[in-house]
Amino acid sequence: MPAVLKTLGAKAAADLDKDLMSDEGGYSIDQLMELAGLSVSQAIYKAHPPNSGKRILLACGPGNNGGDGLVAARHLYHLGYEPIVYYPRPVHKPIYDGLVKQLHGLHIKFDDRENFKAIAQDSDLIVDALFGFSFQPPVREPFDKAIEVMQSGVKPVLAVDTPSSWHVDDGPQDEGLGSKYQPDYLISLTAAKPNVKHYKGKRHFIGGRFLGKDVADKYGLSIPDYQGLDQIAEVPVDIKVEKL
Ligand SMILES: NC(=O)C1=CN([C@@H]2O[C@H](COP(=O)(O)OP(=O)(O)OC[C@H]3O[C@@H](n4cnc5c(N)ncnc54)[C@H](O)[C@@H]3O)[C@@H](O)[C@H]2O)[C@H](O)CC1
Ligand SMILES: [K+]
Repeated sequence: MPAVLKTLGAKAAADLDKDLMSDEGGYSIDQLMELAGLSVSQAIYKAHPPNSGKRILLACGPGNNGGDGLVAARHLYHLGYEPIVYYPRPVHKPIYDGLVKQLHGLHIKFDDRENFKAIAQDSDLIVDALFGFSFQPPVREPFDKAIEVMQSGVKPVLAVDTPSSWHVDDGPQDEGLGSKYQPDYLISLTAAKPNVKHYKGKRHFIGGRFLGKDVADKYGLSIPDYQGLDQIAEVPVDIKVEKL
């Protein structure tokens, strides 16, 4: 891993996804989401192996970050975990409906009780898949309760792509909801986001072992040194951060 971590702001990250899904890029959103969710499941396996507690609460938001969480829930089941899905605002598009059906087919538990704290207390790890790089503050209900609970430190948290409620470039708000939110683990998808400079957690992973050199070069990214069968690579948490 190079000595400097290059990051992509919200617009650049969205542009990169658009390039991948262009006629020339040839990817579909389903494929990218599948790869993202698979990476998330591997980061969980590394940071919180099944013998640390199998009950993984996946807090899924209404966009593609939530979709990554739904995909991860399926992979976690097959890795021997007991996923529990909190998905209080399902969006009825074929991609999300299909992912939900796949989880029902595995009898994975959904728990959308208003009392997110009670749901969290029954879990060993919370996965923050509420919002990714398209988040616009402030957080609307019912997701505000989930942010409060994740911020309280009641259970360890792994954030998907970016800690939800943080500004993608600037990080946490100075005060109010989410200002003290610090997940224990983070997996950045394809590239870290600039707000990673505010991340003070224990471990940071990058997922995206499908990105080719041409696209990486276009966005000034370095391809991490992936090992073995891993879809993810670990980045030192004290690495110097550079916005492209
Ligand atoms: N490159 C990759 O590897 C891939 C990453 N993916 C993931 O997709 C997200 C970005 O997804 P997007 O659908 O653009 O948006 P978000 O999930 O970030 O959230 C938008 C969603 O949330 C709603 N919303 C926005 N602000 C608020 C708010 N303040 N309160 C409540 N709701 C809000 C908005 O209406 C939308 O519905 C990226 O970070 C990755 O995690 C993809 O899987 C593709 C591959
Ligand atoms: K998130």
